Amino acid sequence: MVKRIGVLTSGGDAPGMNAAIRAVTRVATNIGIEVYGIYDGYRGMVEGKIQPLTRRDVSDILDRGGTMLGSARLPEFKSLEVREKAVEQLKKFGIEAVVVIGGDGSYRGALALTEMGINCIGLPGTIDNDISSTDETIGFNTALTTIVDAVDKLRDTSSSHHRCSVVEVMGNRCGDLALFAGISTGAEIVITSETGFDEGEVLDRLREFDVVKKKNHALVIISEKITDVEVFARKVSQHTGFSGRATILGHVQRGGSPVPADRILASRMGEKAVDLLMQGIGGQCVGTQSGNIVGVPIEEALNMPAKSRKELQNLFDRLV
Ligand SMILES: Nc1ncnc2c1ncn2[C@@H]1O[C@H](COP(=O)(O)OP(=O)(O)OP(=O)(O)O)[C@@H](O)[C@H]1O
Ligand SMILES: O=P(O)(O)OC[C@H]1O[C@](O)(CO)[C@@H](O)[C@@H]1O
Ligand SMILES: [Mg+2]
Repeated sequence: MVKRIGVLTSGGDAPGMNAAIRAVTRVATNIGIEVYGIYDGYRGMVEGKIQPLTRRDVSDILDRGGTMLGSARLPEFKSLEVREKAVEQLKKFGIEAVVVIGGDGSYRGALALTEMGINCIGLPGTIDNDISSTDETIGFNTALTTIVDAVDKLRDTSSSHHRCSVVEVMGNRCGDLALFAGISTGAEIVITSETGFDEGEVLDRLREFDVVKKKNHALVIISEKITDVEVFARKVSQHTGFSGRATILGHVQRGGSPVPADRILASRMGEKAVDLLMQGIGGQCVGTQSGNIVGVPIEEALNMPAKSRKELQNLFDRLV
């Protein structure tokens, strides 16, 4: 049986990563497995930034945002030569298996390492909710809460000034943060890569909200990487009765204390990762499906089509 495992966080940090590190460390050490923390993601693995983690080391982190292990993006990890250096380091430290907490990119690294003989289990730590093999990713609910809090405040000032707030949210290419926030805040318009963006049509709809529906304000929530929201807000001012203002929420969406749902999700997933490794399983990622914790082959997870959001999009449209 495996005697020593590593744990790392990789890609963009996400609230709840610390809760996952704690769960992996506590569940493993409680059954006599040694746990080593690998600092700064795959970069730290290659550089040997590795230290033992005791149960005391993970005290008082459950409620903290960010990741105590640090995170990084190391594009060079795609190269076999670089990964070979990482495997050498793991062997030097006697680490036989690793829990990788990160997004889809981190999963690819975990799969590549498993193929090189180091069993890895992926945990979905990303605010983007862009991993199809799980209903929710660790950090998504906290980021959503942060967005809703900010948009509720923007609504107050927008109503007072007959303004249209154009709010850009993260999500990489996934529209979940925008759509879920749109439903939660009663936004007028949500724009994601799934809905597409027809600027003329959005301006027409805003005019209708102003002239026909006599709305005091309008909220437009738009996913990042779709358009320049500053430019678009100026067009709102020029072509509609609303005065347009852009707000890019940016990295505040990644910070903050994880909401209880993320702490629970991370704890359940951390436990499952240790259980899978103890069974000698690697190359899988942990997810929730209809509320149940499951292990799914990483390759399968990465090839699953994106979740359809048609039903939620229709709901949003019917609520406006
Ligand atoms: N094809 C790959 N092979 C090996 N390693 C990879 C591969 N793709 C990504 N990685 C590693 O995973 C790291 C994190 O990937 P990426 O930057 O895509 O973030 P992520 O894990 O998807 O998280 P997030 O999207 O939430 O920021 C990369 O910097 C790289 O070190
Ligand atoms: O922090 P960085 O490297 O600017 O990355 C930003 C990206 O990371 C995420 O926050 C998480 O994947 C995305 O939503 C965003 O596109
Ligand atoms: Mg990603």
